[in-house]
Amino acid sequence: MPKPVDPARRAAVDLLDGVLGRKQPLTELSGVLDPLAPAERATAQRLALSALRSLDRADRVLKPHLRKKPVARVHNILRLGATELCEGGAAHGVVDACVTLAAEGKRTAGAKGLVNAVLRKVAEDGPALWPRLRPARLPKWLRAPLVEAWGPEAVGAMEAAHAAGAPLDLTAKGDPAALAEAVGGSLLPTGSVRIDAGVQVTALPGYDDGAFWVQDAAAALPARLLRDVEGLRVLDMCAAPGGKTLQLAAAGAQVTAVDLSQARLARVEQNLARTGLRATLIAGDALKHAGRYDAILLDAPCSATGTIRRHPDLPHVHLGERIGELIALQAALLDHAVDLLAPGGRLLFATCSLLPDEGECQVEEALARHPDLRVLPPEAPGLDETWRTAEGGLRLRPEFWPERGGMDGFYMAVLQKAGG
Ligand SMILES: C[S@@+](CC[C@H](N)C(=O)[O-])C[C@H]1O[C@@H](n2cnc3c(N)ncnc32)[C@H](O)[C@@H]1O
Repeated sequence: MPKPVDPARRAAVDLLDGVLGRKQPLTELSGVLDPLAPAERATAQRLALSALRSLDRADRVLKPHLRKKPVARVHNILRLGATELCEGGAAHGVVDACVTLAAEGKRTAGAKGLVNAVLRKVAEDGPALWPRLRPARLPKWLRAPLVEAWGPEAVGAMEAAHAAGAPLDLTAKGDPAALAEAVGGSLLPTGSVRIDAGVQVTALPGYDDGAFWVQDAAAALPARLLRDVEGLRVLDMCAAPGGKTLQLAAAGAQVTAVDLSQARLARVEQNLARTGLRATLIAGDALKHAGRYDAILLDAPCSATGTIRRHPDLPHVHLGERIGELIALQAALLDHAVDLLAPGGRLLFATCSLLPDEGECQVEEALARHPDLRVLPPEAPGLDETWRTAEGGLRLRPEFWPERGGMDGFYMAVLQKAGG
């Protein structure tokens, strides 16, 4: 009788095939996980994410044992196995599971002997070599502009932060110190609560009552920088999945949340229902939205290069060709936001990008196009002076706060329209 295949490992290799072979982002591959039980799903995700984060290192550990490049699926089985072995997986179990997985496929069955032999060798020499290998380099389309903007040393530190992954941050609906105590997390200087990434969020105390939501510490800052929004009409222009909508609603604003994607907006609705917060939701193009608002939060669609710690698939699927389009959309959304803003109103522009073209340059250019706009200095608890930029915004990068476990890359600036 053939041994049963571990469904989590099979799904993890399916995910690698999708990302590395078909260049599909993991968000488009959720169908692979749907048939799995929750625990298997979590394992498949964890295995695929660590293999993607360590792809370069796995390839370097495998190389001496491969005479030629194997077919793509065999290569991905080997990468998955090598990563597991080098990160402390039990040799016998990992090798066995990978051989069984190879044996089930028509195109991979012939390579089961190879998988067995190579992974046995990796089990012997890989774990000692692993910590000495440098973290995966970003692809050229991204590395070159980042080196130009931040220098080679900073980019090396970003790559180390990407390889390390990310902890889990929560935003409290109420008192963050009380939340930190309830979930056994640590309170960060900016008010987010940090816990271990391995924790099952839905099992945390307060989840069902909507006492918090998951949001990176950097992503939680834009809504805080809008300062006191109680009673104000606030537009969240690109709102889904809704972390910032929830913050604005929790701060007492009358929020209108717009997003182009009906499906993503459904997640805002679920999040509002769980937390008992209210906002008016509108599915549609923010460029066509009309109205007058006291404050606007524009968290614009972008390359998302600040989130590679959490989305290690991104450098493999994104080839940089859409960035010009995104930059034009960000500028159009910024211009429209200025039109919708009441005199004296505040506009928060943010992107989770590491590229100045999607951050600092957007604000510099918006100030040149709109003489009635000025930059307000960002103010919120816990801001570090070194995060401030020349044009008056905040630049956050994944290698910041290394002793605390880093943060997502982000850019944000507060603009104010004249008058009022
Ligand atoms: C960076 S995400 C927003 C994240 C969100 N602010 C949060 O904190 O959860 C960008 C969003 O912009 C939306 N989007 C893209 N183009 C848009 C447009 N023209 N009008 C409205 N929303 C748009 C996307 O569907 C996506 O949900």
